[in-house]
Amino acid sequence: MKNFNYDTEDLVVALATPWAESALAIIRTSGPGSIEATAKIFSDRDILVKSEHNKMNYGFIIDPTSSSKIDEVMVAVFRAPNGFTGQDSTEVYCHGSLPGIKKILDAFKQVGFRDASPGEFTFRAFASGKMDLTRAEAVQDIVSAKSTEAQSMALNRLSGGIETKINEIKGLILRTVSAIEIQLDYPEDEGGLAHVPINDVLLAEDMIKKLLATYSAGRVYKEGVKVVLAGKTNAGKSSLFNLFLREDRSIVSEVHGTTRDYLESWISLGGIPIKIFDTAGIREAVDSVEIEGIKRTQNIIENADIIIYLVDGSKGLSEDEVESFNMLKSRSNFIPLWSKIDLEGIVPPKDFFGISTVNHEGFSQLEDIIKDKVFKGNYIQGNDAVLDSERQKILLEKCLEELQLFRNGMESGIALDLVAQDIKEALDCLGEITGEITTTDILENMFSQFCVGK
Ligand SMILES: Nc1nc2c(c(=O)[nH]1)N(C=O)[C@@H](CNc1ccc(C(=O)N[C@@H](CCC(=O)O)C(=O)O)cc1)CN2
Ligand SMILES: Nc1nc2c(ncn2[C@@H]2O[C@H](COP(=O)(O)OP(=O)(O)OP(=O)(O)O)[C@@H](O)[C@H]2O)c(=O)[nH]1
Ligand SMILES: [Mg+2]
Repeated sequence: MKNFNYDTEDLVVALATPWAESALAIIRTSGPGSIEATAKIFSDRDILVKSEHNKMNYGFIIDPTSSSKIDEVMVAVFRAPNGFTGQDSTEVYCHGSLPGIKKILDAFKQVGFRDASPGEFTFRAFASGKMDLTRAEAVQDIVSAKSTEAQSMALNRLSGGIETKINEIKGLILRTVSAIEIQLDYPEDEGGLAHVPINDVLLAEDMIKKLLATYSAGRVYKEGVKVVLAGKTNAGKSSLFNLFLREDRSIVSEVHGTTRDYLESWISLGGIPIKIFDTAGIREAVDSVEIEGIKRTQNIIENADIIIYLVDGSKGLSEDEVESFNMLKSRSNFIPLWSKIDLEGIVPPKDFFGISTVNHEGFSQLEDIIKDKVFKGNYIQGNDAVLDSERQKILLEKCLEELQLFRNGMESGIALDLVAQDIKEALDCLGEITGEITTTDILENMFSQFCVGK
C-alpha cells in the first residue's frame, strides 16, 4: 500500500499476464514517451515511432547493451489521448517463457522504465480522465470475476452503469441545491421555500435505496454462499451432495456413519457460486475419529449461509434429534428436507420439502428455495447496474442519511443556510464515489488491491 506511486509522468512497465509459462505473454508500458522508449529496444525503431494508434508491429526485442535479439514479438502502439491509459503506451506480445519475459523486462528497465505498482495502469486511466472511480473499481472486478454473471455485472459497471446512475442522482440533488442558492441570494423572491424542489430529493433517495438493494444480491454472485448438508447418519446427505455435483464424489452406503470427515466443492446454481459441504451424520458417536467429524459438522453448520437439514423419510424425525432440529428450525437460513420420497408411502409432513436422489423429485424446487433464501427478495433485474463496492455502498448510505437530514431540516423550518450544508454533504458523497473528490487514502486503498499490470 505504501508503495503506491502517484507519478503519472514517468515510464512504467509490467507483465500483464501471469508469471507462468504460457503460449504468449503480454508486457505493457505506459507514460509520455513510452513509444519512443520502447522503440529503443525494438529491431526497427522507425516502425514503432511512426506506428499509428491501435496498430500491431512485427519485429524483435533487442538487448540494448549487447544488441542481440531477445525474442521475436508483436508490439502494439497506443497514442495519447486514446487507448486504455490515455497516455502513450505499448504492449509487447512475446513468447510466454519466464526467462524470455525476464530478459524483456530487464531491457525495458535499461531504457528508463520502472516496475508499475498494482493498479497503476488503471490509476493512470483515471488520472487522465478516461474513467471515473466506479469504472476503475470495475476493472479489477472484471479481472477477478468468478462466474459468468459476476463478469457480466462487472462489464456493466465498466461501461458506466453505476456512473450513469450516480450522475442521475447528482442531477436531481443539484437542481435542489441551485434552487436553495437562489433562495439564499435573493430571499425576497416570490414563492420562497416552495421553489425548493424537495420532490427531487425524494426521487434521489428512492434511486439510492434501489441501488443499495442491489449490493447484497451482487455480493452473492461475487463471493458465493456456503451451503451445508446436515442431518443424522444415513439420511441421504452424500447422495444429495453427489446430485448437486452431478458426480459420484462422496461415498454413499447404507452403513450409518459412512461420511466421517466433511467434503466440500464449488458448484454453480444459476450463476451463484455455491460452496457445498457434505458432512458427517450426526449421531451418538463412539470412536474418536467420528467424534471429531461431528465436531467439524457443527462448526460448518454455524458458519453456513444456508443449512439444508435432511431427515430420513423412511425413518422420520428421531427422538434424539428433535431438540437440535427445533433449535435450527427457527433460523431463517434453514431448509428442512424429507428424504427418500421415492419409497412407497413416504409423504413429507408439513413444513418439510420432499426430496428423492433416486428419481430427482423435488430437486429443482430445492434449487429455487436455495435461491430465494440467498437473495432474501432482493433479486436483480435484467440489466440493472449492480453495486459491488463496499466503498461505494458506505458513501451511498451516508448520502442517503444527509438527504434525510436535509429533508427533516426543511420540514421543521431550520434556517436554509444550515440545511443547505446537509444537502451539500450529500453531494460530496456522490463526488467521492465517482472520484471528483478523492484523497490519497482512498486511491491507495483502492488501487493497491489491483493486480500488477492492471
Ligand atoms: N491488448 C489489450 N487488450 C485489452 C486491454 C488492453 O489494455 N490491451 N484492456 C485493458 O484493460 C481491455 C480493453 N480496454 C480498453 C479500453 C479503452 C480502449 C481505447 O482505446 N479506447 C479508445 C477508444 C476506442 C474506440 O472507440 O475505438 C479511447 O478511449 O480513446 C482500449 C481498450 C481488455 N483488452
Ligand atoms: N430410496 C432412496 N434411497 C436413498 C435416497 N438417498 C439416499 N438413499 C440411500 O440411503 C443410504 C444412505 O445414503 P447416504 O447418502 O450415504 O447418507 P448420508 O446421510 O450421507 O449418511 P452418513 O454419511 O452415514 O451420515 C444409501 O443406501 C442410499 O442409497 C433416496 O432419495 N431414495
Ligand atoms: Mg454421507
